[in-house]
Amino acid sequence: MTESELIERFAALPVANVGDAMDRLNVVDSGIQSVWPSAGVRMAGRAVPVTVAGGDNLGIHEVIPTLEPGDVLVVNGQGATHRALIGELIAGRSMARGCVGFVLDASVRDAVDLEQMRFPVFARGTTPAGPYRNGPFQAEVAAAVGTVVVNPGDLVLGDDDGVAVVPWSRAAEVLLKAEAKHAAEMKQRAEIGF
Ligand SMILES: O=C([O-])CC(=O)C(=O)O
Ligand SMILES: [Mg+2]
Repeated sequence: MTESELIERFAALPVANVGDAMDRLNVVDSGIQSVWPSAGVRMAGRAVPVTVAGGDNLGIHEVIPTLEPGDVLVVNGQGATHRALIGELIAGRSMARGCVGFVLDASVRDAVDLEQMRFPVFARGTTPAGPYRNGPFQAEVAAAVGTVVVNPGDLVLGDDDGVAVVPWSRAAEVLLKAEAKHAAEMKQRAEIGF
């Protein structure tokens, strides 16, 4: 199985079933949700973690030029929601590099633009208050979001329920378990009659 086949198969599954396949662990805190108010978000890609000071996005600006197609930017913003770390401009720059979404333990802004761009962003909140850009930050090492440790290259999945993280070394095993769980649930649905 190629990496893109594996990611495509994960993207076809509810994130709930992927969480189930990891003993219901490695699911990000429910306070981090899609910032689009309407349904239909789906994100699957490889993590680029960065840890920043609360309310400060210098690290994000430094990491964006290194993003590659299929990457998901994962930001430990210390859970601080008083300032937005990204908005439509940073999202647009990242999209242009092939980045497929953001997960932030922090706030964001320009939510309607993000929805119109159909760019998946999962965050703890929204605020019009912009960020500072002083640092410090830490990149190229693991970062924690919503109590889950995310290593560079881990698989990050998001849908309307929220976000789960699959350690890359376990991806093939978790995929098979999650597909089996999904198939079992589809069978149960048919038995129930919907
Ligand atoms: O001003 C910023 O740094 C964040 C922002 O709104 C954007 O990226 O659009
Ligand atoms: Mg903006």
